[in-house]
Amino acid sequence: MNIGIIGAGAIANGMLERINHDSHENLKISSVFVRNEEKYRHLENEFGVTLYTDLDGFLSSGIDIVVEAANGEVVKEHLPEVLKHKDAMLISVGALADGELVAELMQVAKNHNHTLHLPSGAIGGLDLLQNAQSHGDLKKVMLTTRKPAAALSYENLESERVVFEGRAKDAITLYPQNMNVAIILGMAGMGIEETEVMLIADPNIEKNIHQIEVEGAFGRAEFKIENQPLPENPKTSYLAAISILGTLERLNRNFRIG
Ligand SMILES: NC(=O)C1=CN([C@@H]2O[C@H](COP(=O)(O)OP(=O)(O)OC[C@H]3O[C@@H](n4cnc5c(N)ncnc54)[C@H](OP(=O)(O)O)[C@@H]3O)[C@@H](O)[C@H]2O)C=CC1
Ligand SMILES: O=C([O-])CC(=O)C(=O)O
Repeated sequence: MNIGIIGAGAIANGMLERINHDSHENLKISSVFVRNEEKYRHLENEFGVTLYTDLDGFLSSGIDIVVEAANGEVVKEHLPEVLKHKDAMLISVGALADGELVAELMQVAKNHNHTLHLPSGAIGGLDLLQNAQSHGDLKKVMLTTRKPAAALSYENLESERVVFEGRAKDAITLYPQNMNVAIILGMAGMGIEETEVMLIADPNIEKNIHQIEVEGAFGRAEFKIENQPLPENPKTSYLAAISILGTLERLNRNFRIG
């Protein structure tokens, strides 16, 4: 499968390493859409990709699917056009806190018979959440995220501090680069208005830790994910990058788990 990526930062680099550098048997990244060609020119030699700054050229470059790994603004600006031409996968799911954008993307995908894939990013357990909500009887979903203080721009904290407590919908507005997980959790479960979030800046940790508590008619569940950050961008967890890889690998299987 030929992949086109939008963005060339920490997640895109993680994918280029694991797919192109390590010569994945079924996947190849052939095209990368950037806004600054000179900054990323080195990727052409390093990973054998072609850079594009015009969306039309990128979309007609022989790719089978587009992976967004840039930011929420890019999702708003480019995904409606992308979905007219290709299936797509996006990791900046925080953009989907905007209900009008979701409605637009769903309509375009339906009209053009394309699929929008949303990997689980830096968390897990979304199969359980969707199953528990299939009959509409989830009662509570709570996310507690703990990140290194510096990753949340609290450089001089001496002890941990709760920097946000409230709804997923508001968490992503205040922390667009750190709370994508809250939005995918909301979408999989009770919705972004009902999903509770606490964000803690902790000067004594190096990992990005997400704890999820779920209660419903099924019983209760708890997950804790202790994520290694990506060196290029410590706000972002390694799992977020490989959640795209895992989702891509599962696309062409004839059986589905979960
Ligand atoms: N769903 C989840 O669980 C998670 C989601 N994320 C989200 O994933 C996204 C990518 O993260 P990460 O790789 O760490 O981010 P980085 O900041 O490392 O990289 C972002 C890249 O996007 C590029 N970019 C920005 N604007 C545009 C544009 N208009 N056109 C083309 N490229 C553009 C940047 O280019 P330039 O150098 O020109 O600025 C840069 O190459 C972020 O939105 C992040 O919040 C992150 C972690 C977990
Ligand atoms: O990578 C992570 O651990 C989570 C993150 O930044 C996000 O959800 O935006």
